[in-house]
Amino acid sequence: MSDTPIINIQGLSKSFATKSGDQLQALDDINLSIRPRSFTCIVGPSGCGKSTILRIASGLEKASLGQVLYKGDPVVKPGADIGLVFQEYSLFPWLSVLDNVAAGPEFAGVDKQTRHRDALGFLNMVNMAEFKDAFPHELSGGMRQRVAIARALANEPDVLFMDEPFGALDAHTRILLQQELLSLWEMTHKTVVLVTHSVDEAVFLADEIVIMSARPGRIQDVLTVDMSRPRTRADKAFGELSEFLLHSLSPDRV
Ligand SMILES: Nc1ncnc2c1ncn2[C@@H]1O[C@H](COP(=O)(O)OP(=O)(O)OP(=O)(O)O)[C@@H](O)[C@H]1O
Repeated sequence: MSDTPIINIQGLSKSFATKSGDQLQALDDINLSIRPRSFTCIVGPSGCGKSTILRIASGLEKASLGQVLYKGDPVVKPGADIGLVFQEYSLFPWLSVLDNVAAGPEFAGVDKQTRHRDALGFLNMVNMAEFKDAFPHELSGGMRQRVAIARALANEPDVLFMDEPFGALDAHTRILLQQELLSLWEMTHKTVVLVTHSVDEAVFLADEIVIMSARPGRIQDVLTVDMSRPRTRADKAFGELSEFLLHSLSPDRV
């Protein structure tokens, strides 16, 4: 894997104005390098700014201080290089599954035949091709999230930002989708940055785990996960790393 970062977060701080006129500091001096094709998970207590990092790094939100570089250039607005998958299935309810996946390419001017053919290919990758004519309300949560992933991939991004993508799913579906995501990642060579509340999910998925501390969000630690894949939850090393992370995230730690 190349060591030249694809994403470089430099001195990133973010404050929001509150209704009472005060400033709420969400992020304080975040510095982070993401290697191409790596799988990074960000964990931390609720409200520590995990989503805000993804929103700024994808150009949806502005930094108060510092910057995010994508392949050396500052990110200033959302672009096709970075695909987004959020917890709430952001599908268009009025479009079929196929047209949802083809929506980005349609916006980019790709002709109907090509975008439908490509969309079907991405639906195949997430095992959803047979539901191509269904509408979002006809799908389970896990199925909708598979479509959301296919839709993000259809824009052919280099990077996928995923914000609690499996947070709303039952435990069994969640584990299934984690395995599918890993296969996709191995197949497509995307760089993935995934925010999760789940220590177990981070240990199962990540090459690197970024541990954040409570607001204002700071990076407390970055761990390299030195376990081969596929990882088994019953392994001693899996349990030990999970324990370590839980301890690191414990509010009574300090
Ligand atoms: N647009 C906004 N306006 C005002 N405050 C905001 C805004 N977006 C986020 N915040 C605040 O910034 C802090 C960080 O929010 P963020 O959603 O990034 O945290 P998080 O770590 O992703 O939380 P969670 O794990 O609960 O999803 C929170 O205190 C939140 O209330």
